[in-house]
Amino acid sequence: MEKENKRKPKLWHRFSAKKVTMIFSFLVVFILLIIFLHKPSSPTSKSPTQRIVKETHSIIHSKPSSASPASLERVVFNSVTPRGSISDHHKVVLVTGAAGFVGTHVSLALKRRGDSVVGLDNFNRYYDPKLKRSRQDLLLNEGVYVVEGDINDMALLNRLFDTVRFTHVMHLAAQAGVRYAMKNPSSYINSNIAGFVSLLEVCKSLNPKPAIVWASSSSVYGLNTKLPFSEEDRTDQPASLYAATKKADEEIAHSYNHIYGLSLTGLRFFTVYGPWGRPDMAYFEFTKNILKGKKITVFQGPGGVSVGRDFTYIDDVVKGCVASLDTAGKSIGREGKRKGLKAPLRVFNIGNTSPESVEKLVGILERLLKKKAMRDVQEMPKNGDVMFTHANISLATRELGYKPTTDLETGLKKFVEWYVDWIQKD
Ligand SMILES: O=C(O)[C@H]1O[C@H](OP(=O)(O)OP(=O)(O)OC[C@H]2O[C@@H](n3ccc(=O)[nH]c3=O)[C@H](O)[C@@H]2O)[C@H](O)[C@@H](O)[C@@H]1O
Repeated sequence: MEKENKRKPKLWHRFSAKKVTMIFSFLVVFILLIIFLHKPSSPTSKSPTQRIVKETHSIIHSKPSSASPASLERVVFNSVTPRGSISDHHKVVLVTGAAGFVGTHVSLALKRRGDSVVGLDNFNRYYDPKLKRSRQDLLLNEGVYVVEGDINDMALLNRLFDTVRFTHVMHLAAQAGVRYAMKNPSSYINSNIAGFVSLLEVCKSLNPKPAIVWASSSSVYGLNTKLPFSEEDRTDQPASLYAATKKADEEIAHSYNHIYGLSLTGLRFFTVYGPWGRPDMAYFEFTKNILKGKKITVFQGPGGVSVGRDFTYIDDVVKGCVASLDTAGKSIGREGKRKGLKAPLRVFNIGNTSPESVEKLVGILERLLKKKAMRDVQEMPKNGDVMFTHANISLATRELGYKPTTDLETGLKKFVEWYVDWIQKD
């Protein structure tokens, strides 16, 4: 008995020692595994995706905020946090005018391909803000948050850039519309000139500085009669204050590139149209009025000459915007300039290079809406309009791979489908 009693603890001891060793070994292996998996790998062993994830997380750095949990910083941080794996070309983009027509489409395209996007928009009342709010909802559903604020609010801009290290700015916030400039000239100076300068002032002080792509306009060609319009053509005869502000922006861009080494790309858009478009534009207003059986005013040149536009479909314009961001290069700053480097300074025509008359536009709408328009044909008032626009897009094709593919009939069909659906829901 005593013998047995003596043996038992020995056996137990042998058994438990074995068990303890096993558990200990298991723990050591487990801990080593965890350490291995969390160990920052050497730059050479890191996969491109791992590296980008890490870099993206380090450029998106939230600052401690004294505000409530639903603070600006928190929503902005959520908006830029990538959902899944991210590519080597991942961009962190601030889109100004994001609740606008082009801004919404560009924000969606960037987000859908995996970039981090934050919007900024002042939701002004130039046209029904309800449409802008609907676009904002659309963006939010896709994970893009639109901050409500003005580009002239430098404190807000600084706060945004303090929260997120944006690699690019897609600057689309502007006072649009050619004819409205006679009614409210100061809004053009405020948004298009002062607003642009405040954005550039903030960008020039950042380190690193983002590359900026911004919306110029075909209207800078003004009274130029050489067709099709090429980037080389003269742009010193603006026909409206709107055009003059866009032309001024091109000169301002030159000076910020020259002094501060900012990468700046201006896009001369040609009468952009499509779903979620601007209600102040002719194709939108015509559709609305034809459906309501109201008169539409169709402008003509002297002697009954047709007015024409190089109407450009939104999806083509978005491709031009995204390609411009992808090829924008880097802002090099004054330091880079001292080293003899050059930051890109570019201007591109983003048109369809297939102009159509306003009369043809009305004809297509009549067919699509299955309703005759009540035309009130009037001589084009001398309030900023030009007779004809036509883009030469060779430069954009060469440098950006830009190739528009949507003709007016196809594009208007898509617009009308969207419009009919949208007014029913409204
Ligand atoms: O491409 C551009 O640079 C510009 O395109 C448009 O300006 P616009 O071409 O004047 O576009 P709409 O206002 O839609 O006018 C299109 C055409 O319809 C004509 N129109 C306009 C309004 C109207 O009641 N009747 C009419 O015949 C205009 O004369 C013009 O030829 C945008 O409104 C500008 O913001 C943009 O910068």
